[in-house]
Order: sequence, then C-alpha cells, then structure tokens
Amino acid sequence: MRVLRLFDTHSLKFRAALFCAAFGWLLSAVLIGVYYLESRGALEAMRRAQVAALVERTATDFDDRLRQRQRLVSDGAAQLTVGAEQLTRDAASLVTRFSHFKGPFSAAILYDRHGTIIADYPSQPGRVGVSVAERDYFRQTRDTLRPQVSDPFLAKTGRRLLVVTAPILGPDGEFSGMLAGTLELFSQEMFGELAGIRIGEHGYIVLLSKQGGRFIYHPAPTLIDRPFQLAGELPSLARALAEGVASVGREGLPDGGEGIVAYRPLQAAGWVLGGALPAGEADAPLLALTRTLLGLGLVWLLLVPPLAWWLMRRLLRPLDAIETQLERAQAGEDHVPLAEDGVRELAHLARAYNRALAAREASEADAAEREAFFKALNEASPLGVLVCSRSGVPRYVNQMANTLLGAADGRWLHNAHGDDCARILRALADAGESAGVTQLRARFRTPGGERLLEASIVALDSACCLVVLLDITRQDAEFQALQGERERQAAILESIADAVVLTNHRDEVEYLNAPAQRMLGVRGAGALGRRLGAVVGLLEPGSGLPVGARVLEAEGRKTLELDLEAATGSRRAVTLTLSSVCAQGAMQGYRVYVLHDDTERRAREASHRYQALHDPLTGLFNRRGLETALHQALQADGVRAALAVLDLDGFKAVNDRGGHAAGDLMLQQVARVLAQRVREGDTVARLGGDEFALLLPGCPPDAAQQLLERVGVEIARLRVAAADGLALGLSASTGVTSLSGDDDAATALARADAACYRAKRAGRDRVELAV
Ligand SMILES: Nc1nc2c(ncn2[C@@H]2O[C@H](COP(=O)(O)OP(=O)(O)OP(=O)(O)O)[C@@H](O)[C@H]2O)c(=O)[nH]1
Repeated sequence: MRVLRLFDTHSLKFRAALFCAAFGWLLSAVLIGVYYLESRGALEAMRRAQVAALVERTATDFDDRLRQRQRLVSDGAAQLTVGAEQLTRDAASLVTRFSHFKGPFSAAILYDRHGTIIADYPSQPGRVGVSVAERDYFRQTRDTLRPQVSDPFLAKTGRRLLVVTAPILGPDGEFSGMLAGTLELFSQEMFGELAGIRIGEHGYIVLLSKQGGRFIYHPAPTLIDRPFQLAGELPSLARALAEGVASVGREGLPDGGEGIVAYRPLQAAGWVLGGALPAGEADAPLLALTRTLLGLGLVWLLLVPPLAWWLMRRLLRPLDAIETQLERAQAGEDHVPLAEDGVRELAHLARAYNRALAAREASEADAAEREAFFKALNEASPLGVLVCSRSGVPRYVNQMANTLLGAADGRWLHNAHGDDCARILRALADAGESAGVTQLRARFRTPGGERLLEASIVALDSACCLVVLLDITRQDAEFQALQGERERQAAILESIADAVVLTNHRDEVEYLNAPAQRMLGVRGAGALGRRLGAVVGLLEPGSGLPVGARVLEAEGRKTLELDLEAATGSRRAVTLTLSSVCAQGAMQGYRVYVLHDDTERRAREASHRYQALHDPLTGLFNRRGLETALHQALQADGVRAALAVLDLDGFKAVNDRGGHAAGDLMLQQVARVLAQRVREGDTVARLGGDEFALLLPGCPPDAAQQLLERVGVEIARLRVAAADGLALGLSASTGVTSLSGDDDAATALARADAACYRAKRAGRDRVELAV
C-alpha cells in the first residue's frame, strides 16, 4: 500500500520527484554525451599526433642517413674528374680510393659509361662485368647527372640491397661513368631498426616504394616486395605520394583493415614512410571510456529517483503540516496558525492560510453578531418572518408571523385557503429557479378573523426558503373602496360630453375620457404617459401660437377660448377650463383640462358679426362697416386718407326697365368694378340703394379723383339686359374728400356726400372734389 502511494501520479511529491529525476537524467545524459564527444575528439587527436610524430621522427632519421651517404658518394665522384677511357683503364686502382666507403656502405662500385661494373671494393667475385644499363638508377644518374638512390632490389646473394649513385664527369663535364655505394637495406645502419619500432602495441611502420605499389618494408615479411593495389579510399597515402607532403588520417590500411595512419615522404629517396595504428587499438581507450560512462550513467539512473524522492519529501514536508492543520480545522478542532517557515512558497502558503483563517474567524464572529442582531430585529419586526423547508415545514417563525398566521404549532399553512395553500407550496418548490423574489397574496382563516397576507418568498439555499408576511387586509379593503370610487368617477367622466384630460406634474397624460380621445384624435393607451403638448396643440385663436398650461396659470386664466389641433391635424374651436388639483403628495402638480367644443357657436357668432358689417347683395361692407373702418382711420396718428361717395346715375331706369333683378345684377357688377380697382387695405362699402363709398388710406385727393374717374369710365361700360332685350347702362357721380384730424365719421361722409351732390348737379358722370 505504501509502495502504491509512492506511485500516486496525482501526488505533488511524485510529480516533483519525477520531474527532478527526469531533469537529472536528461542533464546527466547531455553531460555524458558532451564529455564522450569531447573525449573521443581529444583521444583521436592524441592518437593521430602520436602516430604522426613517430612517423616524422623516423622519416627524418632515415632521410639524414640517406643524405649522409648521398653526400659521401657525390664527394667521391666529384674527386674523379676523369674521362671514360681513363676510368675504364684505371678503375681497379681508382676504386681503392673509396676504401672509406666500408662502414657506411658494404661496397664501393665503379661503372663505365655504359653501365657495366668495372671495379668494386672490396672485390666480390662475379660482380665485375655485370651490366646495370637497364636499371632505373643508372639511367637516371646518366640522364640527370645527379646523385640517385635506387629502389631496393634482391641481390644474387639473396640480400636486399640499395645503391646510392653519383655521376663521374670528365674534364669537359661529359658523363664518364658512375660511382655507387651499395648497402644492405636492413643493415643496422639503415632500415634494420624498422622491425623494432612499434606504435602502441600493434601499430607498426611501413616503407612504400615511390609509386606506392609495393612495400619496401612491412613487419610481415611475406608482404615485402609484393605489389598491392592502391585502394581509392586511402586519401592520406595518395596525398603523400602525389603531393609529397605528410598527412595523417583515419582510413584503410594499405595491408587491409582500418586505423589511424600517417605518411611522410622521404626526401632523399622519394619513398614514403608510413605508420599505422589499427582501429582496434586506437579506439580501445574510447571503448573503455564508453563502458565507464555507461556504468556511471546506469548507477546515476538508478540513484536519481530515490534521491529526487528524498529531496522532494524534505522540501515538501511543511505541506504535510499544512494538510494536517487543514484536516484538524475541518474536523472542527481549534484553529492553530501554521508555522510560516520552510521553503518560501510554502511559507507564503502558510501565511495566506493564516490570513484566510483570521479572516474566517473574524467573519464568523461578525456573522454570529449579525445573526443575533437579525434575530432580535425579526422578533421586534412588524413583518412576519418565517424560514421553512421547500415543503413548507417551518424552521424559524418570529412572533409576528405566529400572530398573523394564527397557528403557533408550526402548521402555518393549515389556515390558508385551499387554492392559496397550493400556490404557496408551488412557490416554495420553485423558489430559486429564478433568482428573484416571488410575491403572492394568500387568505388565512385566523382566530382574529379572515386575513389577507402578502407573502414574499426567496430561496436561501437548495433546501430552505425565507417567507416574509405582510398583513394587507386593511389596505386591500381600502383599495377595494378606492377602486369603487374610481369606477364611479370614471363613469361620471365618461358620461359627460366635454373632453376631460388629467395630466401629472410632468404634464404627462394620466387619464382622458372617451370624448377627449375623440377630440384629440387618439386612443386612450396611445396618449397615456405622453406629454400633453406632444399629443395635442392648444393654440391662440387668430395668431395660432401655442399656449402652455403654465402660461395660462401664470396669467391667472382658468377659462379661455382656444383652437385645438388634434393629432390627426384637424382643428376645432374649444373652450378650455383648466384647474390644478389642490392636493399634496402623489397628486401634487396634477391638472384637469376640460375642453368644450365651441366650433358651432363660434361659427354662428362670426356669421352674425359678418352680417352686421356687410351688404348681403354685393358682399361689400355696409354703412356700419364703413363707419367702423372710418372710425379706425380717423383714430390713427397722422391720418391721411381719401373718402369717396359714389352715386349711380339712372339706376332707377335700369330698375324700371330691366326689373329689380337687372338692378341687383347691375349693383353687383358695379361692386365688382370697385373691389377690383382698390388696393388691399382700402374699404369699399355699399351705403344703401345705388350709393357706394370708398375709404382709401394713404391716398391723396388728386390720386383718388383720378382713380374714381377711371372707375366712372368702367361703370359707364357696364350693361345689363332689359326685358325688351335692350342693353341697359348707367354712369356714376362721385364726390371725393380728404380726411382731416378734426373729422369724425359723419362730417367726413357729409362732406363727400355734398361733393357727390355737386357732381350730380353739375351734370352727372363726373368726380367732384370737396372744397
Ligand atoms: N334693384 C334694386 N333697386 C333698388 C335697391 N335699393 C334701392 N333701389 C332703387 O333704386 C332707386 C334709386 O332711386 P334714385 O336715386 O332716384 O335713382 P336715379 O335714377 O339714379 O336717380 P339719381 O340718383 O337722381 O340719378 C329707387 O327706385 C329704388 O327703389 C336695391 O337693392 N335693388
């Protein structure tokens, strides 16, 4: 079980330890990898340097030895400045000069110019007379006249020999022959040491011929002089041969296998000295290192998890303390603050827990205090407060709730009316689904009588509801009474013919009766809540300017005549009676508008006014109309006007011959002529019979006279038909006067009338100015 707990993948310790272990593994893998690669590089470099150094050292040594011998032979040849014949003749004695060759060489040999051995020292039977004309070293010596070192060759004695040559020149510098020193290739003085040189344990030195096609020396004697194919993947050897430079690398060995090789050409002979360290030996330290690293890695692999686990346990130990504390706190034991030590994050956690603990204790104390306060409040509350389950089982009932419900035994729903009880139970069950408060009214039969209670229900949690009960029995009775009163008032208002509109303190329509709806051209619901000014226009008659209720109140006018423009755009004349509701509280600022439709009355009055001032036959003003206009003109400051009285001539004859209808027609035609000739603002009146008058404000007498003369001409052209078919005409006599400031209507008219009379007497059909 304990082991299983170790591998709890949800545990923080397990995860942290796993993370640490994984990190440790990864880090160590990276370090080991880097170390391995570094070491491999260093070992390789070291191995290459080792092989290259040994090859270089050996090659330098052999180069020195060969050069030393080349110098010896060259110096000897240089001392023999003899012609070919002399050389052949004195060869036996000349060769003895080179007795000092013994040591560095095994023998000194003289050749004639054709490559035939002519003398040797020490003498060896069978050597003199042998021809080397076809050998490379002879041809090259002869052709280049420079010292040469031959490739090793197998002598008849079975020994492997080497020849170092130099040309013998005659007095004229011609080729006379050749001096050579022979030496055994594997003598101690030359390459005999090669067999003893080792690179590491299995590494060895080889010597390759110039073309690299065969081994001059190889530790395996069977390979010596055996030609081999230079494989393409030996770049270091190829480079050493082709470019004559030293090179080192890891590649195939000339004798097969693979390893680290180094090649260095011998300058004196043009051969190539090579060193080879087989890969097996070269890589042995690397293999050992790899094994060591793998071993260490394995140990680290096994060691890291327990280490990480141990470390995490140590680091997270304060977490166990926190867990224990929290369990104790949950079990209701005393709250003990956590120690705020350990790693910083856990110390922060402990500090945060301690703060939360302190805050919780403070809020618990606060809650307890508040609970006591609310309990006291509930007991003293005029509201019934009840906490019950969703099925209505009470858990807390205050004093007032018991009183209101009339049941102290907890069966508070027992007294509720059947329907109401079911509604309350449904509301309790549904409470909380919509976050708000559910309000309903329920009737209860209590010992004190029937009660109507308003219950506000709100869910406290998934199991409990709070019910607040308010006794509204009396308010309901009052409301019912008020409702009845309202209905009565509404019936009265609906039965009267006038429009009644009630507006509130913001001038918004609160009520309007059916006549008002008709008059305003709106339906009740459409106008309610809108400002009266937006629903209907109350306009001053004549000017058409809007009139507001506040203006009317400010002017102290309660009843006045207005024009009403309805929402439909139609206008009508109304009499408005405005009264403010004299009440404090909710109705303050309310106004009642009573609108009486005055259209007919005002039309009738207008007709009367018109008839009183106008002549019905011609539509012109009558005498009273003229007198009114005359009176107004005389009252104006700086009066300046002309007044004309015009009387028709011979009208009686028109009447008599044409009949009364023809007379009326003539009168109407004359009226039209007069009305057409005057300006706007002038007044034309028929004073009676065939007598007319014109009041021309602002018109000087001369201009009036001229105007009326033109009018006279037009009147003279008028014709009406008589009964006998004849056309009847007439003329007009006119008297004109100017109004003066001293005039009144009568004197002015009399003066104009007198002028008219004078025109008549003067022969009619003319205009006379008053004097
Ligand atoms: N058709 C018609 N005749 C009317 C009306 N009022 C008055 N009369 C007649 O008009 C006539 C006026 O008489 P006079 O003033 O003598 O007529 P007159 O022929 O023009 O005479 P002088 O003015 O002297 O030129 C009378 O015969 C009236 O009966 C009316 O409203 N219609």
